[in-house]
Amino acid sequence: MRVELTGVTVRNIVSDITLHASAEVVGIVGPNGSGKSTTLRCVYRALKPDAGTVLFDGENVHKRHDVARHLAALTQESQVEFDFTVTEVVEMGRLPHDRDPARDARVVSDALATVDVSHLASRSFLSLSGGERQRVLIARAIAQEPRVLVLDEPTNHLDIRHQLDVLGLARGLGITVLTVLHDLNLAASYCDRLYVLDEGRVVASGTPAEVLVPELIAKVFHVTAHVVAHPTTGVPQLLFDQEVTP
Ligand SMILES: Nc1ncnc2c1ncn2[C@@H]1O[C@H](COP(=O)(O)OP(=O)(O)OP(=O)(O)O)[C@@H](O)[C@H]1O
Repeated sequence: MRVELTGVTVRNIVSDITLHASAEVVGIVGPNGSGKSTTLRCVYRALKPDAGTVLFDGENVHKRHDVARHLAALTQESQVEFDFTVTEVVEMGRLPHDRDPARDARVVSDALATVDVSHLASRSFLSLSGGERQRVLIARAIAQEPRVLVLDEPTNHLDIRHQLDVLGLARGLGITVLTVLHDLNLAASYCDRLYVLDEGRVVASGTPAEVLVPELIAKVFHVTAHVVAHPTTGVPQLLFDQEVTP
């Protein structure tokens, strides 16, 4: 499914955001407060832009009735407030679909296994660690079998192995993934294309190799970076000097 934002503006928080993603992993990176989450909120309809449009396959996201079935979001607001079991939380991912108990059970069980939380299936969600909760919420998103997956810092709380697992998994789904990432090296490794936000505007976009260059990193993040090729994959990776540039 193609996601297209054109001229999206929300108060004085983000201005004229134009970006698109289609069956690829697209990363949104930028400093704290640059408008990344606000941009994603317009995609998963938690916010309606003051100006501009968000289209799913060419249709306004606020006018489509099937968005809940097609879009899964793991967001800063993704919370489970009541004491559900892990299985119950993941089963919620099936709610937008017509009920099919046998298939639903299989999809839920597969989703639990995929993010390595099958052993927690009967545990109370609220008793889990931060990383375990994050993986269960990712399982819920996968169980929804979405065509668009929106992720706001999906690697939050995850140890390195699970960070790599989750991003590899998102990539392997072959659907449109729009993800905010703070770790620029993970963004370079797992995203097909990146948009860089600064002060509410898109200041660069392109492949990681095109975007993650020392000049841009210095301008946007105020740090000095050196680009090296990953020894086995050749993907650009950044090494940072300890001093912060003015
Ligand atoms: N409802 C709101 N009312 C007022 N200001 C807001 C609101 N929502 C966000 N902001 C402000 O807009 C700016 C952008 O916020 P946003 O959460 O989109 O940034 P972000 O790039 O995701 O940041 P971070 O990397 O810190 O998560 C911030 O300065 C934030 O304080």
